Amino acid sequence: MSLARACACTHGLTHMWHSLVCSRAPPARPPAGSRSAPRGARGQRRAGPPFQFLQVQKAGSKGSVGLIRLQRPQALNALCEGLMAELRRALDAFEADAQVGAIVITGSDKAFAAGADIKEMQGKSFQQCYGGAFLAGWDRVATVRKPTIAAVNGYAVSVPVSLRALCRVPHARGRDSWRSPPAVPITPSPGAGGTQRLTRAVGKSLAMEMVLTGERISAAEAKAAGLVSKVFPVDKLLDAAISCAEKIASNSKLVVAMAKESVNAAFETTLAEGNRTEKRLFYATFATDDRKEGMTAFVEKRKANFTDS
Ligand SMILES: CC/C=C/CC(=O)SCCNC(=O)CCNC(=O)[C@H](O)C(C)(C)COP(=O)(O)OP(=O)(O)OC[C@H]1O[C@@H](n2cnc3c(N)ncnc32)[C@H](O)[C@@H]1OP(=O)(O)O
Repeated sequence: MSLARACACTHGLTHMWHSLVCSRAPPARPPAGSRSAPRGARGQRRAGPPFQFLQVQKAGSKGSVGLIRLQRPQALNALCEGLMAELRRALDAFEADAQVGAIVITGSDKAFAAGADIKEMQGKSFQQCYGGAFLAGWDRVATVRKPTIAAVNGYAVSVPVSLRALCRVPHARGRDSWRSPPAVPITPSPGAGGTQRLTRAVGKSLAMEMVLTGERISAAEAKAAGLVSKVFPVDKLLDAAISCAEKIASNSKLVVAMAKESVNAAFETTLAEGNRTEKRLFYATFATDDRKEGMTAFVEKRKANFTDS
């Protein structure tokens, strides 16, 4: 089966990215901490105990990119509670790290993620879902203030499609790995924002078809529908996502966060409310040193030196 690889990033992504397409089998990726770890990697970053389901490290020539790789190969990165808890912990750590200006989330060569963990959900009762606040905290990706890029390699089923929609700038690779929440075959209704975020991202017609049939779409279709911003050849995907993240990280982190918030307002509020949010944030940039530095640097025809203040 051909695989699609995509990457999503945010200058805004609930959201994250841009995309290219490839159709050949992906090369194996080196294990965490190996010498041939992703370009510019600066070693594992751990806040608390070691990660079981993730590789977490800094990447980019200046270590300004937080790189999170989902790593649960035996279940094609299905999103079990343990993985999601680790993802929140990794995101919290990068959010608090002043060196990190953008975050890339990627998967393995075969799968970005195969959706929520069906085996974990299979025996759950209503009481356990409601009483145990199942899915609480799953929207952490959407609430991260730093731009997030989803480098989607391999299968992206259900929740990961929503996850991508959360990471505004998707980059994709491959031919046919995007699949909507399989509402009909497996669950009565996608439950982690799949019907909402997907619909806002690609429109009602395609979202309805994807949700009701559970059929996959290709990376090229995902790009045409606006689900990803770029599609890359297999061997270029991660470097492209990291480069995009580095570029974002080289800007004022303060102003980038405001820009992301402003774009997200277009996704989550009315036009009038979004315009008000944009205006307030635009005015607020005039209180920052980085706004002054950026405009002064332009007038003086030199490179801006942002201080994130
Ligand atoms: C939280 C609220 C939202 C809910 C909506 C959802 O997200 S429901 C889950 C949606 N996901 C799916 O429907 C995908 C299910 N998986 C597949 O259809 C296939 O695995 C695949 C992605 C098409 C890949 O097929 P392939 O033949 O290549 O691999 P296998 O099927 O053999 O899978 C390998 C092992 O991975 C396990 N696995 C795959 N997906 C999940 C999953 N979502 N949850 C739990 N486990 C999963 C699979 O069971 C295999 O493990 P074994 O131990 O070998 O059985």
